[in-house]
Amino acid sequence: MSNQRQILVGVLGATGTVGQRFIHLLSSHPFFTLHALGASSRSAGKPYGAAVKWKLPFPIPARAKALVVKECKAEEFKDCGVVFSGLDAEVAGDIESAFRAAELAVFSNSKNHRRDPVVPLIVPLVNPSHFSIIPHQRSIHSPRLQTGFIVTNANCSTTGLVIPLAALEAAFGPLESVMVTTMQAISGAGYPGVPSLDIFDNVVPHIGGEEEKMEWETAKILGGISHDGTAFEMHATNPMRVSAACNRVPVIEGHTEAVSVRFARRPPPSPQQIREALEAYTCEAQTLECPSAPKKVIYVHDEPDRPQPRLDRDFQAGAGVNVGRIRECAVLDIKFVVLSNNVCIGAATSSIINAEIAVFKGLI
Ligand SMILES: NC(=O)C1=CN([C@@H]2O[C@H](COP(=O)(O)OP(=O)(O)OC[C@H]3O[C@@H](n4cnc5c(N)ncnc54)[C@H](OP(=O)(O)O)[C@@H]3O)[C@@H](O)[C@H]2O)C=CC1
Ligand SMILES: N[C@@H](CC(=O)OP(=O)(O)O)C(=O)O
Repeated sequence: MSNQRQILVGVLGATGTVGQRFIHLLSSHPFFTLHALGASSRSAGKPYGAAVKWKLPFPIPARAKALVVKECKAEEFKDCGVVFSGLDAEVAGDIESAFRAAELAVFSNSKNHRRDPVVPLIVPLVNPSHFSIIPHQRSIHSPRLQTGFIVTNANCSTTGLVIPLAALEAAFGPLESVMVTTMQAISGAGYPGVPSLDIFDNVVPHIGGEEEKMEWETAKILGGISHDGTAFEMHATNPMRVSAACNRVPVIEGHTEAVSVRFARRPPPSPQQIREALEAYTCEAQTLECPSAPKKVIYVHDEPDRPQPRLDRDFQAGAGVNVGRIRECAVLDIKFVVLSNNVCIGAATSSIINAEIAVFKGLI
C-alpha cells in the first residue's frame, strides 16, 4: 500500500452532515487527497470554513478550510480521480449522472441511483463482488473513455442490517424471513433535520420511504450478479421476506435495530453458533487491506444491556457494527440487536471503503 499513488478526490454536498464526515475522514487518508469541494449556490464561491456550519467535535481540517466551495459542475472536478457525493437527494440524481457522463467515478450516498439496474448498491463489508457490473455500466454510460461510473452505498439502516445478515447467510445458508424494528438517530435526517419540538421527549414512528428502502435494498445487496456481469439477481429464498418498522428517536448518532430472523435450514443454528459466526465474519475489504475497513466487522457484546448508541457508536471510528442480545425468538428463530453509526459505516465510511476497493480492483 505504501506504493499506492495519491488520488485527488472531490466531495459533493461537502457542507452537509455526510459531507462533513467525508472531509474529516479524508483529511488523514493515506492515498486520497482532498482537492475540490462542491455544494449549493448558497455556499459556492466561499471558502469552506466560511460556508460550512461545522458540527463535528474536531477542528475543520486546514486543507479543507481554505478550499473555495464550487458549484457542482463536472468541469470544476475534472482533475479528480474519485468524487464522493453527499448531496441532497433532491438534486443528487441529475448531478451524479452528469458527473458520470463527464467520465468521473462517483461514489454516492443518495437514494437516487440505488435501483438502477446497472448501478451497484454496495455495502463494502458485504457485496463488493457487485463491482463486476462496472464494465457493463461503462459500456452504456461512459462509452467514450470508459472511466465514468456511479457506485451507491445503501440507506444507513439497511447497511446496519445487512452486515449481520450476510454473516449469518455465509455461515448457515439462506434466510427465509427478517423482521426489523429501527430506532434511528436524528442525524440521519441531515442538518438541521427533525425540529427539536418534534423529537425531544418523543418517538416518531414514521420515516418517509425508509421501510420500503430497507426491504428492497436488502434483497439487492444480498442477491448476486449474473455470470456475464450485466444484471443483478435479487435474493430469492422463496423469496426472502423482509419487514421493517422504522422509528426516529432522540439520539444524535447511531441507529439501533431489533432484528429477528428465520433460516431456511431446519433445525436452525443455536444462539451460541450465531454468536461464533458473527464474531468470525471477515470480508474482502479486509483481505484487500483497505485502510478504512474495520479490524473487526462485527463486534459481539455479551453484556445484557449493550450495544448502546452513546457507548458503542464510535468503536473502530464507527466503521464496524455492534451486535448484542443474541437469543432465541419464539416466533422466528433468533433475535438480536444491532447498532451501526449512520454517518460513518452508514454513509461516508462506506463510500470511502468502496472507493478503496475500486482502486485495489484496478477500476480507478
Ligand atoms: N445523514 C445520514 O446519516 C445519511 C444520509 N444519507 C444521504 O446522503 C445525502 C446527504 O445527506 P445529509 O448530509 O444528511 O444532508 P444535508 O442536508 O446535511 O446536506 C445536504 C448537502 O447537499 C447540498 N445541496 C443542497 N441543495 C443543493 C443544490 N441545489 N445543489 C448542490 N448542492 C446542494 C448542501 O449544500 P448547502 O450547504 O450549500 O445547502 C449540503 O452540502 C442524502 O441523499 C441522504 O439521504 C445516506 C445515509 C446516511
Ligand atoms: N433516511 C435515513 C438517512 C438517509 O438519508 O437515507 P437515504 O440515503 O436512504 O435517503 C435516516 O433518516 O436515518
